[in-house]
Amino acid sequence: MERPREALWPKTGGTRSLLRIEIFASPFILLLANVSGFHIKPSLRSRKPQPWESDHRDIGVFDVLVAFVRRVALNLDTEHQKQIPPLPPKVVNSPDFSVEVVDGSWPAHLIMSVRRRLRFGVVPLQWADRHTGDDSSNIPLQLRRNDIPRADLILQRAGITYPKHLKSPPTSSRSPFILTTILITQSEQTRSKMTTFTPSRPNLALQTNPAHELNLITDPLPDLAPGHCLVHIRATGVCGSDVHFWKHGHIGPTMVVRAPNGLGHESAGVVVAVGEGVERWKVGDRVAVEPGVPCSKPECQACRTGMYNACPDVKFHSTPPYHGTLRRYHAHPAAWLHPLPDSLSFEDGALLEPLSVVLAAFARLPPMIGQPVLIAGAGPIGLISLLCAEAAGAWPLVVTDMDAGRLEWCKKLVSGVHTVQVQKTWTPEETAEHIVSANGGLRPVITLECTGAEPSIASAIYASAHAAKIHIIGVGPSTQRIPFMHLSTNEIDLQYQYRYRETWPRAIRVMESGRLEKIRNLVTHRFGLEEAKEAMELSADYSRGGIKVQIVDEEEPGTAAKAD
Ligand SMILES: NC(=O)c1ccc[n+]([C@@H]2O[C@H](COP(=O)([O-])OP(=O)(O)OC[C@H]3O[C@@H](n4cnc5c(N)ncnc54)[C@H](O)[C@@H]3O)[C@@H](O)[C@H]2O)c1
Ligand SMILES: OC[C@H](O)C(O)[C@@H](O)CO
Repeated sequence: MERPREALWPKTGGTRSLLRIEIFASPFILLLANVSGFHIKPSLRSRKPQPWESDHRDIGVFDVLVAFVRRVALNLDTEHQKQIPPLPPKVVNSPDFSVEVVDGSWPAHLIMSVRRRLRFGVVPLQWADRHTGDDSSNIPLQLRRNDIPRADLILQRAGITYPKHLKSPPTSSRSPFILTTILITQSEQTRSKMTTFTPSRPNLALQTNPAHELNLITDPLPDLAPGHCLVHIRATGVCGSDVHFWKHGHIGPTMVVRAPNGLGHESAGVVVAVGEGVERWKVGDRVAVEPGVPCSKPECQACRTGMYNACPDVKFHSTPPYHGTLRRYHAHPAAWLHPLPDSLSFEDGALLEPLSVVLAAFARLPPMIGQPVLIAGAGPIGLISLLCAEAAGAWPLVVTDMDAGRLEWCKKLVSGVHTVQVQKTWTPEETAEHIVSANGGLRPVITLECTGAEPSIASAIYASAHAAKIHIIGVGPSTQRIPFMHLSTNEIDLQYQYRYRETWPRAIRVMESGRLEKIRNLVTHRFGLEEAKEAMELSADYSRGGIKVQIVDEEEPGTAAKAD
């Protein structure tokens, strides 16, 4: 009986090199033949070669295997190879790095995988991407051809000039398996070694849960991934959002406590161990923690355009499902730590977070010097806004709150500030009248709205001057009513804020300069880590006079932390 047979044509190249194969139709061989670049056509042994097939030759299983090894595994396809400039085996060889182009594919890939498994310092790019930032330069990478745009970015950060011809490499149309492996290896001398840390005390952490409980738990010491630092958290401020997650179980419709979740994101501390590849920090360094860790992938539009606070994959510590920093030991990517100068205490370092919130608002507001400014809400964010507005030359200043004690704080911080104690019975229009009259008849040109409460936003709108700006930092109910036609006919701009970006360096400079000296007064209460629950309870009850409540922890015995 006649067996089915196949004829193979090369997928590309001239038809004159037509090949015909007389083999049994083994699916495996057909697959190999296909990925090796042959067209497969049914053929019968009895079929006579056509005149145009005169240069045909029969090939067998061995030919397919050879073609497969040459074209797919070794990437030695001659037609294709002609288009690729020869890749030098070593393209960069600095004292710190060598960038090696390991041509070929499967064998090289295999070797790399083995090396990676054996922990010879090769990590997959996908991993490296998530941990990029300042320390990406320290991570040896294995890159595939498709990864080259990303590799370029990482190499730029590493200060390595990337060879031009690799920037737009010819893509393989033939096989998904063809890889160009580029190995970036940090030299042995400079590759930082992971350090270890043996804690002397339990890793206490404060959590809330869907039942609105507070639990001080003991967590295992976190694993220290490459590119991360283990930080002994020395000070953490309680934020309104911590209280909110505890009491209400959510902020808006998306940030919901569905499982036990660690609280706290206003933190500073000292590095007690560094993960592999961390060059920037050493044990004993004092650091402020930026709690939002964006994905940093070049394909992430928010990260690529510098608006990393909008990264959809941001891991914001303390926003579920990511645990917070209100704990003793916290592992954090090195790139998202900031140096805490000697002139700033750990408490100052923890204040950098709420200060960042306010600086992010100011970055989007016009100059304030000589402008009438309204600050709605005299919690920590409102009071820091007040200090910043004073520093920016805004005048006159009026602050609203419902709590008399909090308004007293405004007067203690800034002499001559006007305050309005809002009554629950007032309509927004009535509150607006009180704001304007407290300000000597001047309508605010800029408002920093720090309550998120609907009546407060509405009263700021009614109080505002024509073409004023109202910047809403406060968060509140998911939907709110606004006096739309009043906004429209008065050309008032409403704008909103989602956390911050690029604010820590500025916040550190401002704090160091002493221009916001009075911000330190806002820390009204301090608790030990063991008393973290009490700290939360006090924060939740305004009548107890707390403004910024911080949880502090003693120096780790035996660490090289500098004196606070
Ligand atoms: N957008 C962001 O990225 C961001 C970041 C941090 C904080 N926040 C939010 O900013 C707001 C302020 O933070 P905080 O830590 O100062 O909070 P807070 O709760 O300590 O202070 C809010 C103040 O607003 C006052 N208030 C409430 N309703 C009022 C009303 N109708 N009129 C006048 N005053 C009123 C309260 O008495 C309180 O003193 C909160 O909503 C917080 O969640 C937002
Ligand atoms: O300061 C940062 C804020 O508290 C957070 O955005 C919080 O409101 C939700 O994650």
